[in-house]
Amino acid sequence: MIPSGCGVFGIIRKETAKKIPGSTVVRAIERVRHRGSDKGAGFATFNLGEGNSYVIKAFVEGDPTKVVRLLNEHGLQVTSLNVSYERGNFCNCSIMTLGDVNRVKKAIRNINEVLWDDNRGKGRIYSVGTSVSVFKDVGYPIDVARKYNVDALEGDMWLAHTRQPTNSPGFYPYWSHPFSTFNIAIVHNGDVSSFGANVEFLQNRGWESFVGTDSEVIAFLFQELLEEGLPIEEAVKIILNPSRRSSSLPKVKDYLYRNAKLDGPFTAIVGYDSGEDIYLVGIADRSKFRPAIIGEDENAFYVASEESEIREVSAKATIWTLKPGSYFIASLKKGIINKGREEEEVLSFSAPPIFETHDFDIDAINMSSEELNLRIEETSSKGKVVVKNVNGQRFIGNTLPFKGIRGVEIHIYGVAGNAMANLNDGNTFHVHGNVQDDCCDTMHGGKVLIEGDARDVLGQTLQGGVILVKGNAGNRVGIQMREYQEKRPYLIIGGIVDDYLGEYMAGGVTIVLDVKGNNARVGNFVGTGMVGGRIYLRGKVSPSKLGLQPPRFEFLRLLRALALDNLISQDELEGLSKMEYIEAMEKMQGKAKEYAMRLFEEKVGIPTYEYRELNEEEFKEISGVTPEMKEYEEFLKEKFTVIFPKK
Ligand SMILES: NC(=O)CC[C@H](N)C(=O)O
Repeated sequence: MIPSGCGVFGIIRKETAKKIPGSTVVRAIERVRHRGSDKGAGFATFNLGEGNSYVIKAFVEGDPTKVVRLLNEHGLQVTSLNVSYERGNFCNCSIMTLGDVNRVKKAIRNINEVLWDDNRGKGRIYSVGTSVSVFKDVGYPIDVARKYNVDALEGDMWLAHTRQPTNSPGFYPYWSHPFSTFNIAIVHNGDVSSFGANVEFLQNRGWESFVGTDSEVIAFLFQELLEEGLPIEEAVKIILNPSRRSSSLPKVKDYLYRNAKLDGPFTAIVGYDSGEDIYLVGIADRSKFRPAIIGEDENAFYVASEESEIREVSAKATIWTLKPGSYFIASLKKGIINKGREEEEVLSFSAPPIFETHDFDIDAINMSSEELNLRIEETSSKGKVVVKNVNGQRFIGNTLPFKGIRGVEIHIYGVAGNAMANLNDGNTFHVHGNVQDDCCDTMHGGKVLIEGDARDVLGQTLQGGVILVKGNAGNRVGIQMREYQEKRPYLIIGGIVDDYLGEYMAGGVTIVLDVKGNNARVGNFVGTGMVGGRIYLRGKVSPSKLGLQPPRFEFLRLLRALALDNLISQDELEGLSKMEYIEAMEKMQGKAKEYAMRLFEEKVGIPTYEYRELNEEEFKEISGVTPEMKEYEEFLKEKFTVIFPKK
């Protein structure tokens, strides 16, 4: 239930800005301490064009001079060795070497193999570089930062990580993030389900040793593709493995690099120093199973797991999110290279939240989630509770239903953290800012009014009450909504939404108005598997977005096969090929339809739709949901794409 997982953070300065102090990065990642554990954390800093000797850092069990010997054997000159003993004979070494780039790269790979296989104790070189430096250990970010005095360091770019291990244990530091090879470092939240295929790809290219944390392969994959001479953006497109619907890769490349693609849930941040420039890359898996927030202010670009990390260090940053299967790239010299969304969409995100207010009951600055919830409970007898400076605190108001507390108005100024107003029953939440993931889940009644944006999985299994988001909402919004007898929930979005809106919906009403656009902008797979309820999208929305439709090329392939088998005529083939999938399916008959149904529709319900104005009853119902709907009345008079399950 706890939407946890690792916490990631990345920041790159703008060329005109000063270097970024480590203290900023430590504050940001500590904001999402709850996403990690004491099982590992780390930082990577990049400083373009710094130093002409390599600093090699290694964890070594046993005699540390064996690393020096191995380096010498590879023709690399060692100028200094620094050893700090950690526990028993496990040590952390820092070694200065001189040598040619290619020789260093090759040497590290070979040495890691030997160190990892040494039956006298394992060892791992975890950081190499002139400009990249990794600091990692077992512990929370703050512990690692203290140990290496990260606060006092500076960088052009930083990555940070707090780890909740899912893959390798967490009691040795070589399992912690960031993972780095030479001039690349990565941090990752998620699981690499494609690990086996990825390892095979790497083994074919001479990579033999892996520490066992799945995330490590992401660093190696990037290095391998970049070494082949692919431009960074090209490498990203391969590794990202977007769905075939949206992939822009040529077929040959797609096949050639099939084992270099990542699968599974992931948000990863990659730092790369090309020698001429440094790059910050954020990638999100095609189903967007992990959060990914992008930020920009006058000094820097940010990638983070939660908005709270960015707000901790930049209250006024412009913030947007990655779409499923998209990526963000910025570099020190070029600035933004890809925003991960079209400019118009980026612009549709809400302005920074309001954190301050004069009349307040609770100042939540630096308050834990537990304390904030206790204070809200205590203050609730006033009937109205105003909280300011909220930044990422979780589970806000979730204890109220258990205590039987109803009819309270809770005002939140700032960024409400994950899982606000879950199970709400009869209270009103008014957020003067944004809410993060998993808010209003299993709400039974009451009202939640959000002035800004909501992120992913808003209103899951919503079964009563009203949610009104004036800004945008994210991915998998309003999934599994339901209604029972006279209890009908309403979810109204003033802005845009991403994929899987209303997936497995069983009741209730969802409306997307996109007041800044011409037609409601929604992602793919709207109403997939829907069995009840209604979704209203303002304007004419392409029916290709409804349900889990087969990609176009697959449908056309089926039509051609049906024609070959004489189940449809040549004329029908031509006609049907020009239609949207939903229309074509409606037109088809007999055996042809039967085949198509079996192939594409029997497992996942694809809903149907009408394009029309609201009828009188609907208008009355929807405009009367809450007094705030007054603001939208003009929009409600327009035409809508109304989506409902097939009878
Ligand atoms: N919680 C996570 O995101 C885990 C990341 C990665 N699979 C690890 O074990 O380190």
